[in-house]
Amino acid sequence: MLKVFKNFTLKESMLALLSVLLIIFQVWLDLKLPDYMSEITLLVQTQGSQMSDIYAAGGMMLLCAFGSLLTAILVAVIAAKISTNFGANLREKLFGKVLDFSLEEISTFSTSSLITRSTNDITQVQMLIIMGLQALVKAPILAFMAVTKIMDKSWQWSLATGIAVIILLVVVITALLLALPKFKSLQKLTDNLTHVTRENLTGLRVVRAYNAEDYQENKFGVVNDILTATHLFTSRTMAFIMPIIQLIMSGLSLAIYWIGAILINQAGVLDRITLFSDMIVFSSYAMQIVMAFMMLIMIFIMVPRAAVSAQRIQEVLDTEPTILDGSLSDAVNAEVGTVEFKNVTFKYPDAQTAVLEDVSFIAKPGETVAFIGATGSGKSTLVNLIPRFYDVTSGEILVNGIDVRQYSQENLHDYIGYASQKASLFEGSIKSNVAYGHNNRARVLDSDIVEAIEVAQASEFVEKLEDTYNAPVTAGGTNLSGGQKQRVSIARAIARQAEILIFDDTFSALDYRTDRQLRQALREEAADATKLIVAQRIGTIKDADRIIVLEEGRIVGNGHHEELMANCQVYQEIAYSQLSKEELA
Ligand SMILES: Nc1ncnc2c1ncn2[C@@H]1O[C@H](COP(=O)(O)OP(=O)(O)OP(=O)(O)O)[C@@H](O)[C@H]1O
Repeated sequence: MLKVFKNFTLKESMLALLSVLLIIFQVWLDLKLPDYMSEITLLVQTQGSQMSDIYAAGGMMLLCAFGSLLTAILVAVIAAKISTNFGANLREKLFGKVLDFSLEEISTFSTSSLITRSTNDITQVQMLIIMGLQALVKAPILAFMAVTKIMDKSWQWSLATGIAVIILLVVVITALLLALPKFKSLQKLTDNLTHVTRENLTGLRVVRAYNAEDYQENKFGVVNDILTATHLFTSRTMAFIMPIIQLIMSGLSLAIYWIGAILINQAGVLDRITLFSDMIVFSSYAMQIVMAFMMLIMIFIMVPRAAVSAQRIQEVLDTEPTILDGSLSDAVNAEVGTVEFKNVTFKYPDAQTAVLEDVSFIAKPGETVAFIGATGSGKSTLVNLIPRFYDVTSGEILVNGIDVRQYSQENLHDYIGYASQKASLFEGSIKSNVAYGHNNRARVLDSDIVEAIEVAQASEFVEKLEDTYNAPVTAGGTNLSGGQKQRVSIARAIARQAEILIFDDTFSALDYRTDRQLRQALREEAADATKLIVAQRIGTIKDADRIIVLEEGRIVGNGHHEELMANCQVYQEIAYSQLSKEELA
């Protein structure tokens, strides 16, 4: 857990030190109170005492109490500042780290867990800092200073206090041992809750359409019940502790007064006043000691959960991305835009078998290379290896004649315009989505945006929107239709003016006419780019310079439409299943 606190900045560490000093001062002030109380008790019982002396001692008591209050407020403010800043920094670090992760790390942690780790887990650590700075530091100082104050008083009182503390410890340790495993499991259970909630919200339409509300509710109910039961168990255990602590405190007061009464009875007349004032002072100190232990207990309740949270945060921070940057930037060893696969075999990290096997081909600048094959044959996987969403298991992929692993990722991505199978849009406007990101070589101008939208056959619908190019887009593009989203995502790839354009099954969401027009526009406007197109429809790729047919991760056909119709059985089957012989002729 302590490792996560290494993320404290120097300023936060200095503030923490300041709050420790303030706490020592506050404890000193708190422990001065019983001294003045004892003085007043003595003054009251001593004949001939001056009223002004009592006022003076009372005034000092007030000052101490006021000083303690001010210091406590100051410490609370500092603790809040430290914990808030620390939380903000940690969230930023975590966010930055997750951005560097490849898809492998993200699936190892799971998206839901990464969300909980960046939110709830950080809150747990923040709470520990707030409470810890106030109570964790204060309690031992308070206990130590109070114990030194009462050491030279009667051993009977000390014994009573010692026994009370021992009973307190036994009760608390037993309760903690019972509740600890539950406290530790709370974060994992919160992960599960986020996971089910997220799944439900993202799939809401399907849930509704299939009348699966009850099923989802049950699924949610199960994880929610487990979390509730765990919370209840820990809260009940703690609820049981509090009255016991109260009982111990009251019992200790009673014991101190009882012992005091016996001692006073046995003492001579002169000693009685001293004993009486000692008793008052001792009971105050004893209460402070018990209070200190109570504070520690509160912290001990929070520590296990926060420790698990800190460990979960640190786990993310310690994870090194598997996809690392190469040292080359802007290096070129062949015609810019050339993409070459050399005996590429790829296996997903958690899978047993390879999804792509011994794949080799070359795509030259200006060429359109299409990939077709049955569902699950590995088309998306293949194109996703080019921007290094994953690294090949064996073989190599060359971009501009250089292994993609040698480039810095930023530099590699500068060459690529990518439209994913499932269009991902971001909150903003049509314009901000098309001009999204940057590649160091082309600044996307307004005219480029308009042109890219036109090539993507999106002008018609965009110009009909109230704010046209500035029309708002909600997170995930939920205010656009599937086809509209896909066209905006195609426009985004085109606006990048990259040398390599990758369309991962992006044309399937378009109607046949738009599909044809788009391909025509792309041929004209992006004539020099290498176009890699994953497609389901023969119509989409019929005109491609080269079509690569995949079956179970292997290339079973490589050529243009006519060649494949003549010699590739898999291609023929796909073609005949989609088009009539006349259309194919
Ligand atoms: N993240 C992943 N982890 C493990 N296996 C995966 C992952 N993504 C895809 N696969 C597997 O890899 C194989 C190829 O998937 P891929 O998405 O590349 O196929 P595809 O040809 O694009 O299919 P489709 O036409 O349906 O999009 C499938 O068997 C799939 O189950």
